[in-house]
Amino acid sequence: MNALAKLFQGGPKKTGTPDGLPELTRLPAAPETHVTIRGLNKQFGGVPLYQGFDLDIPRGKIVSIFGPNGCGKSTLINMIAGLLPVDGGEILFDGKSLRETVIGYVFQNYREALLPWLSARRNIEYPLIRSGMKPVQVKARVDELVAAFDIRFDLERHPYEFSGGQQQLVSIMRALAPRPEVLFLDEPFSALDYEMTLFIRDKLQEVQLQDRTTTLIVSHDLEDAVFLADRILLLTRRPTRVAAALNFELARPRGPESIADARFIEVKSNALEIFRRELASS
Ligand SMILES: Nc1ncnc2c1ncn2[C@@H]1O[C@H](COP(=O)(O)OP(=O)(O)OP(=O)(O)O)[C@@H](O)[C@H]1O
Repeated sequence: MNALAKLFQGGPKKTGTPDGLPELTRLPAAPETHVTIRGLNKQFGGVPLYQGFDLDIPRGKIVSIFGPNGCGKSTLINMIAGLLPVDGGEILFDGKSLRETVIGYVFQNYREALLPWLSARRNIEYPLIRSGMKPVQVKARVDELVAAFDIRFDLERHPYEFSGGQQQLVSIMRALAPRPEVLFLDEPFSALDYEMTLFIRDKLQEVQLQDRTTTLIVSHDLEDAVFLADRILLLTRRPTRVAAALNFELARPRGPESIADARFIEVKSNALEIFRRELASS
């Protein structure tokens, strides 16, 4: 089953108290934690990638994940999002399992992420219809997203008729449509031009400011990683650990001028130093 099919499998999500879940036995979660990861293990071909990995992801914040090539950034969010099985450990969302949690996922490769036989509007509606939402509510939610993202192109057209940036926008709107508790973005800007990246960054911030969705974003680009983040997680080489978690509290919305702000420059340079030290030590 491919990642897209996995994301939409299972129909309406269950809600209620989790049953049969093991109690957390390791570190207690920090206050305001939304996602708690304890004792995560993952290996590929017998080589460990994550070994007893613990992490607390704060509620309502944007957390960027940055680290050396191949350290397991995508693997981490794919395990949290349930697209990849874990070998061991526990991941809970406010104490609930993934099955009881609404998530949204934005793939790096938007061309394979959208369903090509559906119009853009139908793509955005897809998770809402699968969750059993009534047509009138589905329309209202899509109209709300169209307004929030200031969409001026015709959503009745099919994805292949759009530019890459427009397709990625549709993909983000689809991920946000069911009002996810946690939003995952894997390198969402890597295939976009700079103008589109700026536009999507702005809109994502506006929507996140309003909805306060816990957001995890994987980035290859340190400037991107810092720009959007409330917290930057710097990962080590494998077996992967968190080398440092840097908070970045610059007010939002952040615009192009934020890149020249002394606090931005300081956090970026701290992150770079930790990253370089990490590379040198391995
Ligand atoms: N399905 C798989 N089978 C075997 N090895 C895998 C698989 N998926 C990932 N890996 C390996 O696990 C490691 C981590 O991969 P992952 O894509 O998560 O890293 P990343 O930090 O996101 O990489 P990049 O910076 O290149 O995007 C890599 O060495 C990769 O080759």
